[in-house]
Amino acid sequence: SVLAANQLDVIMWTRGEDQATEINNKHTNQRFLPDAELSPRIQATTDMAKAVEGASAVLIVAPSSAMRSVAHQLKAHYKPEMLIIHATKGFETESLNRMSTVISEELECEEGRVVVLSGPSHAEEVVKRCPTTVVVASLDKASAEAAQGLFMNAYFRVYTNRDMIGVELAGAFKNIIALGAGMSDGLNFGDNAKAALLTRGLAEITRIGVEMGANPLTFSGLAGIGDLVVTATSQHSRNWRAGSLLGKGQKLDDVLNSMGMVVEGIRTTQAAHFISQKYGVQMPIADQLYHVLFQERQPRDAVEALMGRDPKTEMEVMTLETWEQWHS
Ligand SMILES: NC(=O)C1=CN([C@@H]2O[C@H](COP(=O)(O)OP(=O)(O)OC[C@H]3O[C@@H](n4cnc5c(N)ncnc54)[C@H](O)[C@@H]3O)[C@@H](O)[C@H]2O)C=CC1
Ligand SMILES: O=C(CO)COP(=O)(O)O
Repeated sequence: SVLAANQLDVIMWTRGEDQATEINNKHTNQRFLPDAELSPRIQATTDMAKAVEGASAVLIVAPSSAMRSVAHQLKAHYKPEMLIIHATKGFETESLNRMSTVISEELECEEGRVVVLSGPSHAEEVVKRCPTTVVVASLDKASAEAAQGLFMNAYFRVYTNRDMIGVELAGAFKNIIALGAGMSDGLNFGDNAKAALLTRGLAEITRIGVEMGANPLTFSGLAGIGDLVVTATSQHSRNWRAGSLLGKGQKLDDVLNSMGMVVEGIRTTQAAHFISQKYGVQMPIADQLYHVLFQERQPRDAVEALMGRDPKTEMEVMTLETWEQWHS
């Protein structure tokens, strides 16, 4: 919708013929974005070749679980001059790879050809042209600036960031904390508990992010605290909603069936469990969520375990100076 508002012709690839017909004829997408009016500049097709033929830019926003298969299908139509942008927030759970790695592997292109777009941006509000700010990051400055030029407009402000790793990691990991915040709300634990989860959650995802090569400051930016706040507090957030239902005592399968849309934080919690072991970095909140989601621990017991941890100092995160030394 943002690209169409910028007078660009947009062709969406969908898997369902009915969905393509609805978008083309009624300019709506009731199943995924109810009540939104889409621009007639947005056309849809189930034929990926038609969707990307002659495209100067391709935006991939498949759920993380489908990213490899979608990128694999794109390979047959990919041209090196295409700008590849993705807005998916998650990991490949088998390899623990970031999305840009999965895409570049499948397209057999340099990771620098890929741009990530992230930040606090629920689709329900963007489509209504509510003021929104996001960040685009790439290893290649010119690619990030090209993406910025495509999306930027009066209601959609786009910043660039050099730290692609940090932007991807922050966007993925914040969903775990948003799930936890929802769970806390579902348990009626109040505002103190939620503030604690967001703050210590940010410390936790920054700690692992830095170990994986991210700039700690990225976690204070739009992809970090910005997206964490929106995902942990917005009525639109699927991760918050799923967490809240779990906190109220619903079973994971029932929650997922009732959502009907992807809840990335579930798979990301699973990935974080292995990432934390791989890097030898403690992720206490993610670890407790892992037990609740996959090992039937009661949410109340998880909170008790978090509150009963050994006494700690608050600031353990690497400083920007150390990060720069480490990367030089
Ligand atoms: N909805 C939002 O406001 C935002 C979503 N995101 C991210 O975008 C990604 C996608 O989320 P949504 O579009 O919201 O999810 P959704 O559940 O609303 O839609 C997912 C879409 O992917 C399609 N899909 C599912 N499996 C597929 C497969 N195997 N192959 C091809 N297509 C498949 C579905 O048919 C559907 O059209 C997630 O990583 C999410 O974190 C990022 C920013 C905002
Ligand atoms: O990342 C998002 C908004 O920026 C979407 O969050 P949810 O998947 O929780 O709705």
